[in-house]
Amino acid sequence: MQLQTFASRDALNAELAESIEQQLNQAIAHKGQATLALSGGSTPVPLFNRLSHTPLTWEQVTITLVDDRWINPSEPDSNEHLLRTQLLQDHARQARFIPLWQAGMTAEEAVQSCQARLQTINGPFDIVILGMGNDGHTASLFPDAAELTAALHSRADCVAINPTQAPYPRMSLTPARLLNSRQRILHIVGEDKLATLAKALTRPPEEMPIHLFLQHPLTIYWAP
Ligand SMILES: O=C(O)[C@H](O)[C@@H](O)[C@H](O)[C@H](O)COP(=O)(O)O
Repeated sequence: MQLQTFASRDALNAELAESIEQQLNQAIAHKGQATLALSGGSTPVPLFNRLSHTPLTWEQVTITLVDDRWINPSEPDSNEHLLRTQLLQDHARQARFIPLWQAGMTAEEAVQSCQARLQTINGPFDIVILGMGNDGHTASLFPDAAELTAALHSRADCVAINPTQAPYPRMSLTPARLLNSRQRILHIVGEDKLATLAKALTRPPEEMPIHLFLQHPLTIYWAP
């Protein structure tokens, strides 16, 4: 685990956007394509804006989400909506996007087709960017969800999750799929998240799911 701290969120986002650009370019040079799995929430919005303006052969980049709220992507709370409006614009509109959400089905009913879509991504993700809530959740692996224990041990790519303390049913990538990646980044801001991180080091994944990712190589980007 490597903690990189920045004096400001702007400095963090500039550095992280540059690092992502470099790694996507390296992956494209090496294998002709690159894959990126992104979180929703509020933290990554300025990063998405920066990336959208980054010149890159985006048509060779496949993007998906580490989780989504099970609501129509026309809704502002949808992570797909966030990605479409904040990232998949300008240069980055050329990227191939694989959504988790599917119309006309519950998250439980959509697990198989979501799994099939995710299986079209061959091999490990080049980059996974995780967020974290102050309850220790990451992606939609919520400590209070009845499905958490099964999700932590699942070999599938995605699972339906019903948090009791957070809104909306969710579709989340599993730890197995998220750990099948070349680089994992935890992007967090604010003193409270740093305190949550310190606490998570001492708690099992069933209590604070982010703990699982702290046991594997992870680069943490933090700014006040
Ligand atoms: O759908 C979501 O809510 C996310 O993917 C989730 O895992 C998020 O990363 C954290 O909740 C942090 O959210 P903030 O960045 O808003 O603090």
